[in-house]
Amino acid sequence: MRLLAENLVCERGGRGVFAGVSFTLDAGRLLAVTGRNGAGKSSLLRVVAGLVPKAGGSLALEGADSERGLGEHCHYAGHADALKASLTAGENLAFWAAFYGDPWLDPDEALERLAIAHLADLPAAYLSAGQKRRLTLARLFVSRRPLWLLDEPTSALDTATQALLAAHMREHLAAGGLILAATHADLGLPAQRLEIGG
Ligand SMILES: Nc1ncnc2c1ncn2[C@@H]1O[C@H](COP(=O)(O)OP(=O)(O)OP(=O)(O)O)[C@@H](O)[C@H]1O
Repeated sequence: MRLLAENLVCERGGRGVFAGVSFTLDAGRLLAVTGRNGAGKSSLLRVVAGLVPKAGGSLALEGADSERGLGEHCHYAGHADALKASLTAGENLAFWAAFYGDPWLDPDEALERLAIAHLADLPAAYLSAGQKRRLTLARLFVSRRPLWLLDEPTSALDTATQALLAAHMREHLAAGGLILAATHADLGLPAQRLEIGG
């Protein structure tokens, strides 16, 4: 599988964010998107996920199921933790498992991957910032999707959990997955780099 982006253009609110962004991401590789605040890193991930329409250029996931759109091959973990505050951690994951389809691990096992199985019955509203981030990342494991789009995935994570995430990312890549990550930090594994906004 290979993600090809050619001359992507992004506009938001009628203003140009970036233009002429091209890259190739092969299976088993991590592409770290860097750039100053406001350069358009999050916007790029949202364009790939199909959450923001591209204003120009092309995007293709070669080798993917052609019956499905690009967004259906992605896990998108954005800046904001997409959690329902009144649902427990386990219920949040059960929601996402039903939403995504293609079930993989059950919610308890997914929580275990981020070392928060003990929080399964706690409403998301009661979780700390880092625990919420871990719960957001646990979503990656309730459904198998080849392309992970991670926006500042290590934000709010303690050092041990950053290492845990790096191990999971390494495993995903070794299994032929692809990762596009917007980050200001070193993710702890080899990466291609794409700087936006020079
Ligand atoms: N919904 C929106 N409507 C209009 N403009 C937006 C919207 N969201 C983002 N922008 C603008 O798009 C530009 C790129 O924002 P984006 O969040 O992609 O940058 P970023 O590189 O991820 O920044 P940071 O490092 O601060 O997270 C910014 O100028 C921002 O103000």
